[in-house]
Amino acid sequence: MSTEMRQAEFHTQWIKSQRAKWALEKTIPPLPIILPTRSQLNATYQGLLANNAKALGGKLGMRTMTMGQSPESSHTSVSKLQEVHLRNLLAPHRHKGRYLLCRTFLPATRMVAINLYLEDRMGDVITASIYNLPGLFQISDEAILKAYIPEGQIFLIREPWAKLDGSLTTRFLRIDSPSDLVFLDATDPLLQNKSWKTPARITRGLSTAADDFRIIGNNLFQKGHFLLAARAWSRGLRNDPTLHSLHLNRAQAYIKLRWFGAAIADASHVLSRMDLSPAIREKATFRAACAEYGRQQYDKALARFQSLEAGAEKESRIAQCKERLHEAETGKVSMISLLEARESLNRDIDVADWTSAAIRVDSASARGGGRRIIASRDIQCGELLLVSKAFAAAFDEEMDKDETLLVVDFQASKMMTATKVAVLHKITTQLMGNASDTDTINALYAGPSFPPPPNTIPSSQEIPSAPIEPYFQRDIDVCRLEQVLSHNSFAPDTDERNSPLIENPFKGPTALFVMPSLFNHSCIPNASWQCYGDVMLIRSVQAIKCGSEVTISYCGKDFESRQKLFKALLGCECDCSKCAMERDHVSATQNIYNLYKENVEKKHRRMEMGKHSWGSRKEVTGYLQKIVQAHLPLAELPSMELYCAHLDVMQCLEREANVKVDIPLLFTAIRHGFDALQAAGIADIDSRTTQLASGKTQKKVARVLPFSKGRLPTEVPFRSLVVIAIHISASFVSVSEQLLAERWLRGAWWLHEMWYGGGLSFFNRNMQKALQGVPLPASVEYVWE
Ligand SMILES: C[S@@+](CC[C@H](N)C(=O)[O-])C[C@H]1O[C@@H](n2cnc3c(N)ncnc32)[C@H](O)[C@@H]1O
Repeated sequence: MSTEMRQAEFHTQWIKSQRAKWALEKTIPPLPIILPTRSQLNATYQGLLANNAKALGGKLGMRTMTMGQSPESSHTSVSKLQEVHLRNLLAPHRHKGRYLLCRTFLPATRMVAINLYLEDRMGDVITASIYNLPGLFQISDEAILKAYIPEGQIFLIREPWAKLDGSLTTRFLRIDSPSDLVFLDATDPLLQNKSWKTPARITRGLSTAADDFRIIGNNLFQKGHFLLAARAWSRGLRNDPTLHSLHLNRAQAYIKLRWFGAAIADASHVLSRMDLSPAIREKATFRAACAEYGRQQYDKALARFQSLEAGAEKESRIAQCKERLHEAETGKVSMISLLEARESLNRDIDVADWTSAAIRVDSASARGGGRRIIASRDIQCGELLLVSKAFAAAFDEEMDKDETLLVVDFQASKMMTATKVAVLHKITTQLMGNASDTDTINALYAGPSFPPPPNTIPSSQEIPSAPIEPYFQRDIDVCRLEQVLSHNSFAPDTDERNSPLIENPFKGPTALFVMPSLFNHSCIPNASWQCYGDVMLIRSVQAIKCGSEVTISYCGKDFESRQKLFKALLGCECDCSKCAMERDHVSATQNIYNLYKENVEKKHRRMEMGKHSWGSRKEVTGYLQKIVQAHLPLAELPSMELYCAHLDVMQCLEREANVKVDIPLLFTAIRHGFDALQAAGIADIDSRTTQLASGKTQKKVARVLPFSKGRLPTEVPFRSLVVIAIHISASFVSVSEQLLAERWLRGAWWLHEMWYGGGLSFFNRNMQKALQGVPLPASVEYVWE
């Protein structure tokens, strides 16, 4: 059992006990709150600091985070709320219609949530845990935490939720939604005539000069703390609204935060002034152009870049805009550029969104949110249907290396990938600066406990009518966001989702896309998706008739991961024909899957011992026989398990044949390649292994694919299908069957072109590893019939 598995086991038990405590808390009647004393909180604070420093050697170590406990958010505006003091709170209870005024009297600390130590106007104290505060995800720098939440910072907490902790002894406030925590300045009108029992003991020592804030902001920006930098510059602007440079600096921070509309508002505000120096005008135009580019308004960005004074950057930016405009118009993306970006570990891919005119959103009477994607004309196999950049995405390498973040899904009682929390955090940050995006995200399906979403998706990244400060303009509903993520997020793995061999189910990227979220699921879909960084491409895998639904697969191909998906996501049985057939043959399906799983474990063990995963000839053929036998009742269905078993035999025999120069054995290997392709669902395979024609006819026959151009199998790892065709071609080269070698090379090309696109150059680049040292027929034209 791996460390992660052991942790998972531990956490399953832990979740159970936590669930029991949450359930118990719900049965406790709300009673007047027992508040801690200042010295108790001081001791808690000191203890936490010491604990952090000692147990973790200065590093953050392991943290556990939960999702799916129905987090709470306030939906009532402050003007409609009335003040409540700590001493009047009940616990456990959410105080609807109330707000609490408080301020910090100790520095904030972080466990998973940010812990605040608060005193209210009566001088009473309590701790509060706040989740999803933008800019503070996995923050370990105390100075930054202090800059974000200085001692003495005044807050208004909307509809405070007093809870009991896990031991049911300590009372604290829990704030799930960051828009429920309102940052107030001492000058805020709400604080007029409001006295505090204890004097404000901390003076922040900050100058009020706008220029000082400029310098503070610059430092924070340089360290990558864009939100804090924007806050510093905002404070400077409050002191001197005429400082254009602060607006432009803030626009740059907003661009980094992907708050493009807000950045344009700042730049436009500057550009609207009559008294601008040419340098400031130039800078403002540049900022506005970059922000237009960020929100994919490439024509507007182009016009702005073109209006700049000549310069090297001007030309390169113009060229970029033109490239994006071409992509946005035609959907023609450079597959090689996408692959190179992926290989360079660039996750933030620069490519224009594009939706083919061949698809459109349609309403559906069933299936969750009630929308679906349909073909608006006949679609051919291998057509690119969609290019879509993620609304938000998080990858493992972005996570803090010094901290193991274990995330448990409270609802499903299982571990989940930590990047899911990171994405939730990114979404809240994005919504903070792009209030209009809330409508976009709210239009995604959020499960049966929320009203059905509208039929259309409102566009995002609107430009505010005036510059905005970096605080929430609209409420965040974290509960809804969690549900949206649960029902719509993808794991943007490099190739298509294929999880049976994934070793660590708690790692892996998470992304939320908008348009791809409208595709419904099928276990035998007619379209497939692939990701390059944070960009998803969707292609058809078969001809689709006008008016038919276009579906993708949400999950891995194996039985178990599909069953998990249905339970967790669809909430019902999948209605595809594959599932129907499997339901009719439950024991055969389970039997095959058990054999497969056992074999995967054996493969892992062999690999750990530095051997070939497939094992000896006896082992592979023995396993194949068992799978063939088990698969008989399901013979009509494509089978990943049967495919993999044939592939293993092929690899094993091919290797042996090449070492021994054993031609008959090589032919047997080739036949297993044919069988593998057939098991995957490729039809009408020409399984001859000797020359078919000679002379003039040869050239013509060699152009004909060695199988029929039907549906591309989505039930197996597709890349390996292409590799099989390449290996069959190479085997025919080694036995001098030129014509067959050409046909199978074309077979590999066709499969690759339909699935990945990008032509021959992309085939060579994308399959580079598989092609290394493999003898393929030369001078073959990249055409097929
Ligand atoms: C990503 S959304 C798909 C689009 C959704 N229909 C909408 O209108 O937003 C996923 C949800 O659609 C529904 N769904 C998708 N495919 C389904 C299927 N094959 N069977 C049943 N429900 C499905 C489930 O409710 C699932 O949680």
